[in-house]
Amino acid sequence: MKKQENITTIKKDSRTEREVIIDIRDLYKSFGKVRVLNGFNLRLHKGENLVVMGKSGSGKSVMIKCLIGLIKPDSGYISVMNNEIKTLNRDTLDILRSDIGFLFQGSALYDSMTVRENLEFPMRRHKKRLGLVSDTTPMVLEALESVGLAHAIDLMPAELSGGMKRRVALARTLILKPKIILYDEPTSGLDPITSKEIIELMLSIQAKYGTSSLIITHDVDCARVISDRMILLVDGINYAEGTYEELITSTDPKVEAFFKK
Ligand SMILES: Nc1ncnc2c1ncn2[C@@H]1O[C@H](COP(=O)(O)OP(=O)(O)OP(=O)(O)O)[C@@H](O)[C@H]1O
Repeated sequence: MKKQENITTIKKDSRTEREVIIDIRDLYKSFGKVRVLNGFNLRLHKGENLVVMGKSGSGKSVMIKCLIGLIKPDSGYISVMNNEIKTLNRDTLDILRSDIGFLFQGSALYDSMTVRENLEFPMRRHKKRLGLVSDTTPMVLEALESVGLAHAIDLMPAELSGGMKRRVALARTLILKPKIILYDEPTSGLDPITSKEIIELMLSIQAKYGTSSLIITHDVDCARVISDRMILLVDGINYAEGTYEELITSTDPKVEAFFKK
């Protein structure tokens, strides 16, 4: 079978001349009387690690769900690789989603499947994109090697530590060679050393695959190491934007509040 044509096209940011991968403009979303997003804007450029921080309940997950078409915003413009989300039918949205890797807090492995079977799972779901794959082993091994776990291919999830499980989940997102990776709290629940390993892995994956990443985190150390740029989501808007250094030296009380230990 011929590999499915890529539906993506890229446009340039007129201000910076950098390729825009995700473009969110004037996003509004309320639930009943609660206004969560109140004109939120975000641009993710090619190859960039963009961190979004916001306190609990500020709307980070709602923003991501709008981005991938799981929640309908009240208004606003969202495009991913120049495809406006609200104009896509289900099939096209599905193809686009296969270009996006997800590492979410709840992205658990299937306990009854081996590591290999866990990695093969998305390959079955996205057969059209991959074309005919007669032997999955090289792809599974390549993804596992990228996270340093080729030796764990035949283990069951119960035999893995928390950090190893997170790495296998990351390998599972890599198997489809995504152009974008969305990370939701990639280091939550991990000890500082394992968190550091995951952050280093995220950096090495970006270098190897050239992915663009949107990272939601409360972990200031993670933000410091991983971010090229940061957005602070406060009161439903992109309240502050800049590099880690720019934000950490800000004297704005709402910005300072994020960095207080
Ligand atoms: N489906 C829904 N129906 C009603 N309210 C919702 C729904 N989804 C989210 N909300 C509300 O929207 C607000 C933002 O929630 P969201 O999950 O985006 O926060 P968050 O910034 O991701 O928080 P956390 O850091 O704790 O994960 C919350 O007040 C939440 O209760």
